[in-house]
Amino acid sequence: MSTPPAPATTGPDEQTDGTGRQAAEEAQPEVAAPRYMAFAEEAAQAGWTRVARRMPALVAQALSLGWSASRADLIAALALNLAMGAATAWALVATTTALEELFSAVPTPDRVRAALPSLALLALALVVRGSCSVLAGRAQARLEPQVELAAERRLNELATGVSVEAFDDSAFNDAVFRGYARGTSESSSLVSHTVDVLTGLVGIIAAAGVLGTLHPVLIPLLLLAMVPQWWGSAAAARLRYRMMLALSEGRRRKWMLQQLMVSRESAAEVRSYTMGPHLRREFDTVAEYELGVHLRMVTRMSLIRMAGNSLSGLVTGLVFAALGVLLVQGTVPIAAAGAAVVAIRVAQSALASALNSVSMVYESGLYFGDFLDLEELARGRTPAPGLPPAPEGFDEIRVEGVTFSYPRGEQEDDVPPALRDVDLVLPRGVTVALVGENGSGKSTLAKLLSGLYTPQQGRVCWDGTDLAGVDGESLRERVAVIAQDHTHWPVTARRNVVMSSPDDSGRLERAACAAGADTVVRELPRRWDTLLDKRFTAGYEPSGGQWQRLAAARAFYRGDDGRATPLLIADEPTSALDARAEHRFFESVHAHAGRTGATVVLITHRLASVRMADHIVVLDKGRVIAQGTHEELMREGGLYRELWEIQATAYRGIGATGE
Ligand SMILES: Nc1ncnc2c1ncn2[C@@H]1O[C@H](COP(=O)(O)OP(=O)(O)OP(=O)(O)O)[C@@H](O)[C@H]1O
Repeated sequence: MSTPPAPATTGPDEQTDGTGRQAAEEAQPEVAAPRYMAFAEEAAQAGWTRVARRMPALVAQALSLGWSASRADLIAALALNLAMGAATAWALVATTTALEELFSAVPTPDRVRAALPSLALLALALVVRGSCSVLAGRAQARLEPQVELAAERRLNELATGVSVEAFDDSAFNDAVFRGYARGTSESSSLVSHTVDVLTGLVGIIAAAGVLGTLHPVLIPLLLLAMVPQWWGSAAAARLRYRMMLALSEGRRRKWMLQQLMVSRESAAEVRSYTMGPHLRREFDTVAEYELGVHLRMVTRMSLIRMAGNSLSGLVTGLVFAALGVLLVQGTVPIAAAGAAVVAIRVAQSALASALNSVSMVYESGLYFGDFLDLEELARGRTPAPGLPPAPEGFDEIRVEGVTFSYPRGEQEDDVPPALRDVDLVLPRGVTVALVGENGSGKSTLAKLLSGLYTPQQGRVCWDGTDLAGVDGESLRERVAVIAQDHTHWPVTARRNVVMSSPDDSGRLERAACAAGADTVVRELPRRWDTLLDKRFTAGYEPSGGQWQRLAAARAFYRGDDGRATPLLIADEPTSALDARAEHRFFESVHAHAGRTGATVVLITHRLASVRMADHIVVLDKGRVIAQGTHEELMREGGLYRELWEIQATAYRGIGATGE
């Protein structure tokens, strides 16, 4: 667990670099992630020039997102907002006309009568404006979830389409976190706030247009009245960015702590190691820091608003005084002055909402930028389409001069490759065991053989075909894998075995029997239809060994697809099995290989099981250091014999009675 961040005694502005980053790095080194905070720094530096520069691109992105999610709703939202602007202008013109009639030099009843048509038009304009506003709100409210869903779908497509290697890259994982955390939800906010900006602008243009037609001198007065509003909104927006920056790292930390407290996976260890109070304490420290920043910001925000409102009141008073002078001078008639008062109020409120929306568009744009970053990163990690399908099978697999490294972080240049200059030949129909100490590269080699990874140097070929040049999906369909870290799928037992293949009861029973999963399923309350996840009603939790049998059944099911899947890879398939189940499993593997003619690649630390393999490959620090049959390797001496003797001695030392 990390050292919690020290409770803040200063606001984000007062911290060393004004961003809170230095404080975060000192307080919680392992979660201080400069990459993650990069966007928040940008936000902190954001001035209106930067916002204005980015605005066209953001608006274009928002419109294209909205367009792809629902054209009809986007067009409706924009058209109705324009109609609202037109209705505003119409209402202002009707107000002016009504005022002209009301201030004309005729008896009062005549004035009122003359003003009635304009008042009726004003009422109609307000009704139209109100209806347009409601309908525009409806279109926007319909658009938002559709945009969010489109973004979520895109993200799911990206996440499942990238090569597995992407998940070993910290930059990609970071991008996935940020994309899922806020990128998708902010896509709808981006669209919605963009429409709000347009609404505000239309309102201002309507007011300015009407004022311009009344008298040109009213336009500068309108601009003057809007200055304090501009200042207040800009200052509030900057403050909000700073708060977002100061809190972003803490929020991520709080989220992680909450996951530890509520997730089923960590529930047992949280209790065994009495981590509850520690986690709560750390959560409180981060939360109090966050609360402190928040409360300070609320106060400062209120002060800014107060200053903005006072200034706005003063300037509005000045503008009205100037209007009075113009009235006295006879520059503007009284009706125009009255309409100008209404128009200035309309423009001020439209400006406030437009500016607020501009800052929201910018803020959403930053988060949506995370989504775009992820899209770009994923594009570079998605296998090229249109490659030819993998061969149906092979006479031999050749591994030629293969060197492979996992993606490395910034400070990991000196990490040695997981595999170095590996040369191997795996003929069809043989059982090959990979042996070696922890970290020697066995699983990595298995992943290269199954087409999950591609080597940086060298080739893995099925006969003459380099696997790097074939369609990955078609290749993986021809390989059955029992993974070392197999997934406990939270679905029914049947789906856990069948996975994405067609459901076939005969095939299911054969696979279950071969893996010893038949006895597991017999004990389940609803047999194959039992949900294997305790978090849901009627869910059942298999034991570690039972899960492993189901994982093995999964591979046998895949391998029994009628096309004779040519390769079965079993990585530590019996680590959780009892002795009887282990014995039965190896018999099944041999029977499966005999029946289908598949090549079996077996990884296990239990050398008694390795002995039965046709060929044994010994790995050490990513290199193949020996290979041959059990007898050959024993004669040769070396690591294999050493490991064998350690295990044999342990058994030999125990007599038949176990003493
Ligand atoms: N996803 C990964 N990202 C980065 N490095 C990895 C990854 N998986 C494995 N490694 C590294 O590659 C090396 C070989 O690991 P590998 O899992 O292939 O060993 P192994 O022989 O299967 O070990 P074990 O017997 O413990 O299962 C190790 O140094 C390991 O730290």
